[in-house]
Amino acid sequence: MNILEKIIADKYREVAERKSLIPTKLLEKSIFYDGKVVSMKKYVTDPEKSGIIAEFKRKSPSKGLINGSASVEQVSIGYMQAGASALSILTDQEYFGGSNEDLKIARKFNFCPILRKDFVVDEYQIIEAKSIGADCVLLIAAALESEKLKSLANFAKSLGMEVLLEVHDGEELKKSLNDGVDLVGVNNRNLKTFEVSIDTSLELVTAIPDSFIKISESGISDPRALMQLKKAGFDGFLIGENFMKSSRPEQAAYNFIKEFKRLAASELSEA
Ligand SMILES: O=C(O)c1ccccc1NCC(=O)[C@H](O)[C@H](O)COP(=O)(O)O
Repeated sequence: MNILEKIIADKYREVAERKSLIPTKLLEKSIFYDGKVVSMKKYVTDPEKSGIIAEFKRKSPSKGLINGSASVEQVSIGYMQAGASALSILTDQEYFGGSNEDLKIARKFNFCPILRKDFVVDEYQIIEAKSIGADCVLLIAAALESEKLKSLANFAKSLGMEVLLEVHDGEELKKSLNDGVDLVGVNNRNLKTFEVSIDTSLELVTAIPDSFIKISESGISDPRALMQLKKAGFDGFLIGENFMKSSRPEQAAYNFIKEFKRLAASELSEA
């Protein structure tokens, strides 16, 4: 069993348990449930913004502990002040050290799109995502049959939420694209082997139809790589570890975005 298969098997168990503890009727009573959804599509493509979706991630299966002391309130506010377009908050506890509480805190302190970063296998998790204040959910092609992925995407749409489809290769892209998807993320990390290369994004970008917002995910640690991805056609960039490994993730995001803006301005003046 590879790590993704293990996470998914555990997730089915976790969701069954949560369902028995907290019925959807209760989730629907949350103060966040009827809140207005903030569009990830709109914020990521706003030319005034960086396109960066900054992630709050305490640990990961590939890296172990990344940051055990960061405050979600301080980091999420700092990310947005640094010029991020949106937030990604990991809510998986077991493998990433996140929680629904983390997302609720980020929601309380920020008006921006928030991606619930988790392993969605059931409609229940989409209702739950809405009840904690998320605007967008992730659907991973490698973890879901295409019919199921389509039905989950349509369910998210029916709640007014946006959907980020994550793929790692052309085959996953072909089998999983559907009308319920808003944004397509190419994960530079192979979730089965943990190998990371931005070439994955560069090779796949032209296969994504232009009607979808294009996001490059994982392993982005250099503003020059971001420039390269932007030139290749990506609108958004999901960055976690490179910020979170710092003792001041928000400061790391600030420095990164400042350098990215400097590079972009100098390219413009040379053109
Ligand atoms: O990050 C992992 O080790 C991982 C392992 C198994 C499934 C998913 C995993 N990561 C989730 C992500 O996709 C990343 O958190 C996200 O794209 C940001 O990546 P990075 O900038 O490299 O932290």
